[in-house]
Amino acid sequence: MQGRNSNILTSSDKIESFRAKLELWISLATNVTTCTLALFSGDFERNRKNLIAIMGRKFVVGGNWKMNGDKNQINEIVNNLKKGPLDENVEVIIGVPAVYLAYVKSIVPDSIAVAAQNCWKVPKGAFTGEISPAMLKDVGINWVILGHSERRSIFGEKDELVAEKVAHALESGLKVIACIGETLEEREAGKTEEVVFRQTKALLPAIGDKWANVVLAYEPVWAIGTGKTASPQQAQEVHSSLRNWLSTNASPDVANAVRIQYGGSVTAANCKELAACSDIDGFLVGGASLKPEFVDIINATNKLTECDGTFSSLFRSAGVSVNLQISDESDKPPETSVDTVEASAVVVFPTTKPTTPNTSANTPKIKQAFENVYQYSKGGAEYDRITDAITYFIAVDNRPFYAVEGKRFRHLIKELAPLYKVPCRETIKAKIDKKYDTLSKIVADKLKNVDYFSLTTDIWTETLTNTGYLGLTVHFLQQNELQSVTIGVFELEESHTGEYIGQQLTGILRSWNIDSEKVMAFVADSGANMIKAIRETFGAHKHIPCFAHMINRVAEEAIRKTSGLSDIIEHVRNIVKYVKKRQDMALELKRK
Ligand SMILES: O=C[C@H](O)COP(=O)(O)O
Repeated sequence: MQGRNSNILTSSDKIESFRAKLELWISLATNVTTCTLALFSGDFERNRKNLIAIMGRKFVVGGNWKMNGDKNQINEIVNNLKKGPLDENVEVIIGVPAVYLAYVKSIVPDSIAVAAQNCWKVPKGAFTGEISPAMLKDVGINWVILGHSERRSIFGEKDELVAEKVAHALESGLKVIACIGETLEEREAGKTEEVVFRQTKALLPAIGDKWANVVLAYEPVWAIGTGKTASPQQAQEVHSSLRNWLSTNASPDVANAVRIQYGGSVTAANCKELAACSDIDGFLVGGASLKPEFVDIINATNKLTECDGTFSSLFRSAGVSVNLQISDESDKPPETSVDTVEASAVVVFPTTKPTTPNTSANTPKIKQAFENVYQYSKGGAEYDRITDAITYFIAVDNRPFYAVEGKRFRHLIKELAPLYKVPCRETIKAKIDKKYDTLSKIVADKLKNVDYFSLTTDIWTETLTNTGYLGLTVHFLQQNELQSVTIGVFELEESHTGEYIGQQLTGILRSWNIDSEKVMAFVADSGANMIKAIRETFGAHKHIPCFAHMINRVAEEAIRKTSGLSDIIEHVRNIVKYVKKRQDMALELKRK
């Protein structure tokens, strides 16, 4: 426990996150329609993406036409999209030059959303050349792309202006694709995360609780229009650390639910590999969105199908049993079920037999099947994603580490992800420690800029082992909002004297670089040791007696001073105990 917080979220964090989660799920549920049906259709990769969609992240592909196109070209692009066919599990949004918005809206099918590429930060007024969210809504446009790197670099839009635009667009009922991304210079200087986090941080107050209406687009500037795509690893790395950052700075639910697109030279040739990354939830496509290949990019998550010899049932990680079918036999559904395979073996297809024939059009290539295995092996994107989710479950739900070694837990995971091997408790423990280190650095960074704190502390004894613990929570204002962070839950190794408690409290504050001078008030119980600790270490006037504790004391004192009352209470207790033990009496009482 020393130096590790079992749960850094406070109860107000949890209430807020629950509320946000409800809103997100309600809105996301409306995005998820047919993918439930497709879940068991037999295509592993597609199932995975569909599962993510059901869990709340529907794949979303945007086309940003930029300042391109005339009516002829627009008609061609739209006809091509109409022809498709487009994967109906993917949300499609096309970003159109302002002057053509109404025209495009009038010719595209309703299943394709239309976005503006910019809008101003107020509803109307003397802003020559600008358009407002209200105007966009008026002509039936529900989306806008904001903060694109071309707006930032060519038109000098800074983080603050982008945030103001995002805030006003969301307030006006528009949905926003908010773009972020680093320049080549910034990447080479090792500042990718710093830049991406800074740009996203500026958006947090602007977005507030409207995350359900926001898609983030990570677009490394060096990859835009240059033909240099970020490799799937490079993109996944940024997406995943952005999600971690959001987990701490927005909320874990926002981090899990928000869709993060990748943008930068996406083409039909590279989209599938990018789409296979677990934290890439779609694309924002520039040049290629003007071409017929845009259809293939939209379908990136379900075109794993062309086949020259179909991979049928199973192979094992040690390469023991590989069963290949030639495509002319491929209309037979796979025979194998999880039951036929040993615990360590891997199964490529779900146990449910596909309801449609297993034709060459819906079975993955051999290469793809091997890629699936790599994805689920240590170091693979799927391995990392599932291990992170297990770590999150153990840490936040306060589950014991040995839970990951439980038979039924392993069975559950095997049913959900047959290719994944659950790590041992030591691995999960090490991951939680690592997570703690990362999170505590972020929290320490946040605390550095706070001028005044109030603190709450308490000591309690865990009765099973008779061990005493000291908890310390800091409270502070940030942008006029009250924030609370539990910065320590420490085991007390000596007798709880005022001096010892004082040393522990200053020690914890020191480890977080919090200057005692910044502590304005200290809420704690009125035990003599606690009062001594606070008064002597922080100053006599800083101790504020805990109100709940005071009420408790008042009640205790009143009972003590009222003659005969404690005897009556003791009698009542005994009667209750007696009745509880006698089942017939307890039942009789319940009946009355
Ligand atoms: O908004 C789209 C991006 O700027 C990507 O453009 P690109 O696909 O032409 O590189």
